[in-house]
Amino acid sequence: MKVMAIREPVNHGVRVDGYLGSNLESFQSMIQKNGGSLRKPIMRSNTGSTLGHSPTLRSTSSISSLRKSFLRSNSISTSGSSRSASPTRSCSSQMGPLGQKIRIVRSSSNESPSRRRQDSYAGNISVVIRPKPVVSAEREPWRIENQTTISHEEAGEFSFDHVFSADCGNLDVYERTSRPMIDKLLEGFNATVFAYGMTGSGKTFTMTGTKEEPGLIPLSVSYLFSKVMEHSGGGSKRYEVVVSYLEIYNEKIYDLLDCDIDTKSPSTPARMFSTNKPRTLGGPVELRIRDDAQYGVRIMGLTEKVCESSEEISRWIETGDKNRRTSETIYNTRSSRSHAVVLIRVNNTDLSSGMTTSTTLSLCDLAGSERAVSEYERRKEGAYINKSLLALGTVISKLSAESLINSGSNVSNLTGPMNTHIPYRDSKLTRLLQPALSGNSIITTICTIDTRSEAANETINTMRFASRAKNVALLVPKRRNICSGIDDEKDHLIESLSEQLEIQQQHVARLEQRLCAVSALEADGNAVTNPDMSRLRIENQFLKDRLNHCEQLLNKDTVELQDSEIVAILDLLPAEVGNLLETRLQNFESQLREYKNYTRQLESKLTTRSNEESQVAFTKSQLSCEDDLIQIKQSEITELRKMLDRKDKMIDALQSAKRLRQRVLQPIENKEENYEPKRTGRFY
Ligand SMILES: Nc1ncnc2c1ncn2[C@@H]1O[C@H](COP(=O)(O)OP(=O)(O)OP(=O)(O)O)[C@@H](O)[C@H]1O
Repeated sequence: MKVMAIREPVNHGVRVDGYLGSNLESFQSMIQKNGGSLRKPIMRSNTGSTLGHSPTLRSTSSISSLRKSFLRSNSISTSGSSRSASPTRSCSSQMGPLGQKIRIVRSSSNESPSRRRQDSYAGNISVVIRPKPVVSAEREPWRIENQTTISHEEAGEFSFDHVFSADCGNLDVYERTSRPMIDKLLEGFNATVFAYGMTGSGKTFTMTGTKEEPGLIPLSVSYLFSKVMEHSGGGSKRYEVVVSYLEIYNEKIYDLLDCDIDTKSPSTPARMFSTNKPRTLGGPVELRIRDDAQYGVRIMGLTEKVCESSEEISRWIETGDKNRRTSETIYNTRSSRSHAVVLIRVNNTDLSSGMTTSTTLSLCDLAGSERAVSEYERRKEGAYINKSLLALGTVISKLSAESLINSGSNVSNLTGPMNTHIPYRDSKLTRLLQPALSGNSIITTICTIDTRSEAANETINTMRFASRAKNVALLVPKRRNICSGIDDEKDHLIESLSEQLEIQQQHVARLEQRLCAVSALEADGNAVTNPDMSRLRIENQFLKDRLNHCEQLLNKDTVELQDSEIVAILDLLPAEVGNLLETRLQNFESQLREYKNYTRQLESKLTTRSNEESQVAFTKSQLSCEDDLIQIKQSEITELRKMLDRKDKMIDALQSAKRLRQRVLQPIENKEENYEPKRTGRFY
């Protein structure tokens, strides 16, 4: 086996001259060069894996208001009425992964300091075109105009972030696409690279490559580990790299690493699935995809392998590659019949604070679109592939349209979907890519094309897809620091409490609305049903009765006393009895005064209410008068209209009578005109 040298170029992390051995030797030498392996391997239990997207997924239904507000506060302003006012942002320009201008957006001062620290990446999906080299005497309809433009003799020009020449190598593609994404990954962003194109156009060649020409996945793994070594060199940080590998075959998700193999062994048998999981008869078990508050989506039960070195991760990926389903098609002797996704999660722990940031690199090799074929199994696979690619196309197209509208209306509305329904649930592929496409990952799309005229239609379709993808705007928040699992729990708790709070607030708002409606009804003169008023009336009556009774008593006593010459008796009575009577009398009088006052108050209240009632009644009667008036007027108008109608008819009748008269009179007049009196001599 030929081992090629690895050297550190000035501009690149790791450059591989020639090929990467079977990748292992090169990786090994690189690791040695960087100071040995990372740590002893830790095998993780299969607790479910995620596509590495931050908790700030805005279009997943299960995301709470808390997360939404967090996302908004991360400078994401939202379009339409549902979007809250965007906080002020400060932007600075930087060069993006593909050399394009991007904005680093800093949060406003009205956010908490921890949130303010979190920068966001604002930019579009990066799109590059990679034509497959063709050996053909035939004239090709496609022409690469320059590094960003490609044209078709009929379809016209298409511009992208980069258009590679057909003779470029995987290393060139990697340097422009995947490598800058890894830099972003280590800065704290999720990163997604996916290859899209018709069958046989070179997706797998680009992503996986060959022994002679390793693709983006092995090159990325190599670079990632070199950077991890570099970063952890100071001893202040610890990195953990975890790999998962899955495929979507016929709309079902399968784990490509769920097998009993010894990755240290050079010969890895394909599809030796482990027996410790329930599975369908004779085949691998289908994995379920679930919404996840923290990660957007989670693939339940997906194997996660903690890897110490790039060689170890490469072995796992090679194993997954062998497990991936391929078949021969017209265009490709080893066509991938599934979408394959390699997930590499980097857990970066700051040893001084104990805080961990988790970011994920998702490398996707999609199955290629193709025309219908005769073989049943291939046709069925093709139908699933086309369906999911169509779903991806629709999602991209909707996101693109929305981004264009947003960018047209307001720069700050650079946030992706809010108003439009994005049909992520139409396929497993779009479900899986949902968090990334919703703005939780920087995305680069490599569109591979076949420039031969026989593939023109498919290639034009790829170009259209690529053009739409290029328009999709992303605003990706940096991943938050988490402090072990406690923060997860806290997040969940806060989330559930926020949801509860939101429900309660909605409940209170509904009750308040009802209360307002009831008060409005009461104020609308509906006094008969006013319990307050009725109560006052009863109370008033009761007090009036008591007052009368007291007055009667007092008068009676007074009269009786006067009648029996009370003054004289009082003089005769002992002073104590006189005083007692006097006090009782005074008490009676003061009670009477109180009752009188209270009655006056009640009466004034009653008068006010009655006035209000009569006011309302008056308004009502006025309204009804007006209604009557309107009705009278309307009937008058109707009457007038009828009269007008009659008059019109009369005029018509008169006119026709006139015409008739004229017709009758005309011959007589004519006769009279022609009539010459006989001149006889008698008259002269
Ligand atoms: N840029 C390239 N340079 C050299 N060979 C290439 C290139 N692109 C593709 N090929 C060759 O073309 C053939 C088909 O490529 P590949 O399997 O990568 O296509 P694909 O797009 O993944 O197809 P499918 O969707 O059917 O899986 C392979 O033999 C591959 O080696």
